[in-house]
Amino acid sequence: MVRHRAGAGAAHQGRSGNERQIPGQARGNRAAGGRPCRLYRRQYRSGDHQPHHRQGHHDSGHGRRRLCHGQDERRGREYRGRQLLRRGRTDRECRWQRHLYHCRGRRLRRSGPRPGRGRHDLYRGEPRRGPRRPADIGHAGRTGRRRRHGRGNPPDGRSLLRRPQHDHRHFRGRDRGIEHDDLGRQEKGRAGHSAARPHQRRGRPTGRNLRGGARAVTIRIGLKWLAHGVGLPLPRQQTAGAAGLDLAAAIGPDEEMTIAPGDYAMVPTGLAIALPEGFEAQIRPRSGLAAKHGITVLNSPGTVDADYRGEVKILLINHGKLPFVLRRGERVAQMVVARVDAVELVEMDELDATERGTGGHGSTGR
Ligand SMILES: O=c1ccn([C@H]2C[C@H](O)[C@@H](COP(=O)(O)OP(=O)(O)OP(=O)(O)O)O2)c(=O)[nH]1
Repeated sequence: MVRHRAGAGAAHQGRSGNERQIPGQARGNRAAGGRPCRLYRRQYRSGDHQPHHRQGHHDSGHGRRRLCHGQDERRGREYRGRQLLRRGRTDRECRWQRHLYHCRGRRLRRSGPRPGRGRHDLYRGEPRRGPRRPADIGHAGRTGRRRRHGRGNPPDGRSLLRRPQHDHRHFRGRDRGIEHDDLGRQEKGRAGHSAARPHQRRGRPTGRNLRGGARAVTIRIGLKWLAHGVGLPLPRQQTAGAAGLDLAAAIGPDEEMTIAPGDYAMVPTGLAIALPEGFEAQIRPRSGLAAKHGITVLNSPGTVDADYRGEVKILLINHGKLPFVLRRGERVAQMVVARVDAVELVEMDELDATERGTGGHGSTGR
């Protein structure tokens, strides 16, 4: 069993024993209300805890302070997120703080510091001022990475920095007048993020976030299946960013439709739609069919008017060299819904002059 002797620790640090709070049996018992803390017993009495100089974390030469978790002063400054806990503390002090944390931490965290216990700045109830740091937000930044990998955390793996009274989310916007989003980030002063864009502030995929699959506006279109279309899949955009809804052939289940080379045919879709006023639906070819089989939409783009309530049909033509055989459910074209503005033609004697003028049909070259 390995135990630290109080006298040796004090000598290494060059301090008097009175100035330091040394974790010992008496201390632990008092802090835990008469019983030694379970964690304290497990870690420091069972023998599985080795002093750091025996773990090879750092040089424990004479006259040097033994710093907890192998941190030296320089690294302690670098990892400011753990500064309160580790920087400049010996392993004894750190052990004592961990002991306090585990034995009484919850009570102190709820009730604030005890009178006269100001030395343990870990337990002060004041929220920290100033901007949030990556360590407070989550697994981000250097400190966050270190926490994920478990380096420097207490032996039970918990991070001592995740304590309510130091968590800014509990105080955000109340006493500092700073707005935070759902992730606790400040709204002001973030490069490339304007506080005036609510869809970004809420972090939800809406209008401009195509990766989230949402569009700026969703147009609701009534759809009615005709008898021969029942059972076909609902036309849909195949990917989040796709423009067109694929339309399938509503041929009978046991039927085939063959379009000979150079021939064209009207392909039923088995559905009728009711577009809202101010919109049209364009029937466009699928580029895959065009590239592989020479199949395209003869009247591309076909126009479905907003007031049309008949079956949507697709006029396919076979520009390929082979007959094209169609079966039920095969996707043969795509429908793109587009806005149509009202147009009013104004007759006039002279049109305004432009650089192009009347030139057209190849006037600029081949
Ligand atoms: O590829 C198409 C093109 C049109 N239509 C339907 C919807 C459209 O509203 C209607 C009329 O189309 P369009 O106005 O292009 O044809 P038109 O030759 O001008 O016919 P109409 O005299 O009926 O307007 O036919 C289709 O189902 N598929």
